[in-house]
Amino acid sequence: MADLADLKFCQELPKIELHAHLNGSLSDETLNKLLRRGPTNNSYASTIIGKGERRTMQEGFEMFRILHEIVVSPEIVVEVTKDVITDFALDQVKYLELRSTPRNVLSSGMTKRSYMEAVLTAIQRYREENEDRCRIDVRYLPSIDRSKSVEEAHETVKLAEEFSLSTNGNLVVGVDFSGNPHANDGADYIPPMMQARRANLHLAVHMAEVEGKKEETKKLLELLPDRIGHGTFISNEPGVRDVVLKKRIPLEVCVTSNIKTCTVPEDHTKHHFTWWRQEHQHPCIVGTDDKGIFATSLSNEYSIAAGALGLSRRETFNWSKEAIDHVFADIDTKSRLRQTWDDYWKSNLEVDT
Ligand SMILES: CNc1ncnc2c1ncn2[C@@H]1O[C@H](COP(=O)(O)O)[C@@H](O)[C@H]1O
Ligand SMILES: [Zn+2]
Repeated sequence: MADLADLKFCQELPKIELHAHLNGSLSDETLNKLLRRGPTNNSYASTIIGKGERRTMQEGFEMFRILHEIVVSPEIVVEVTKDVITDFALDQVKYLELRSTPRNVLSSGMTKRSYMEAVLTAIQRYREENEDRCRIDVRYLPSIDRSKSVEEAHETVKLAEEFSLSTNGNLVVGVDFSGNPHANDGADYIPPMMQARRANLHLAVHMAEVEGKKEETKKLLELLPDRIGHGTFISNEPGVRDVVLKKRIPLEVCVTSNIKTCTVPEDHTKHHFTWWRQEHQHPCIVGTDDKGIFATSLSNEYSIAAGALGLSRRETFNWSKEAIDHVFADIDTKSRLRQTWDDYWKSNLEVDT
């Protein structure tokens, strides 16, 4: 049918990206540029999972370790952040929430604070340099890495709070909870996340990304996060899924990421989001997770997700617009975004329908 949302349509569609980890999002070009400057690290070739390839979750996390050996100074953080924002803007992303774990790197003297400053500098610089073209609104969600200590999580939240205040709540709008889902007990990180809540920061929480985390998921849900990352194994657990359904907590859906880390079947129509959306009209937001590592783009993820549901162009447009309801930015930003979608509709789609 001519009306189906194919890849070309999804590439032109205005989109919202709410689930992107900075270091997992580096393009091939950005990585090559960085590697040409220093001694070649051969293991870099293993930081991309190509089409049709899959890895275990542990192998996937080894790739982040390699990337973290390349992104080691505030200058590099500024550069890669600007590159990643540019990539998303060129893919017609109009609003981006970028998440990233602030890190201390002894060799360069980078601290969690200077890391976060670097991300914010990049966002501001991108904005200044691209005032009239490629309009994209960017926000930063500092990440808590569950493979690190709870004490580090507290430090990250404290800094998030401080930067949220110093940027008038306009740039740091929430906190992300992520990291290797097999590491530690996620429930131990509830106190720092509660602290973030008290500081008026939103919460996006990875949970149930791997099987066998029912108890942990139950506890994390008591936080009533604003959005759930993946939630892959929630639909199989009645006690847990009912909370999510009842509270209508949106799920961030990253199909290629899940397939390539072997947590869902390769058949897109069997991905858990089809159950949430088709059976329960539950809010699901399409995201990339790590577009560099998983060799994908937000357009590609939309065409996969729309294809799995057999959505028309109009339905896909409505789905991408729906994501505006779940951004962590203020109502003025939401209104502006809705206007962008309405303008796009008038000039590109109205005549088709
Ligand atoms: C595949 N699914 C996933 N599940 C959980 N956490 C993930 C992830 N993908 C990425 N991260 C988290 O993001 C970090 C890389 O970006 P930043 O250095 O923070 O910018 C990883 O080290 C991990 O903590
Ligand atoms: Zn993620």
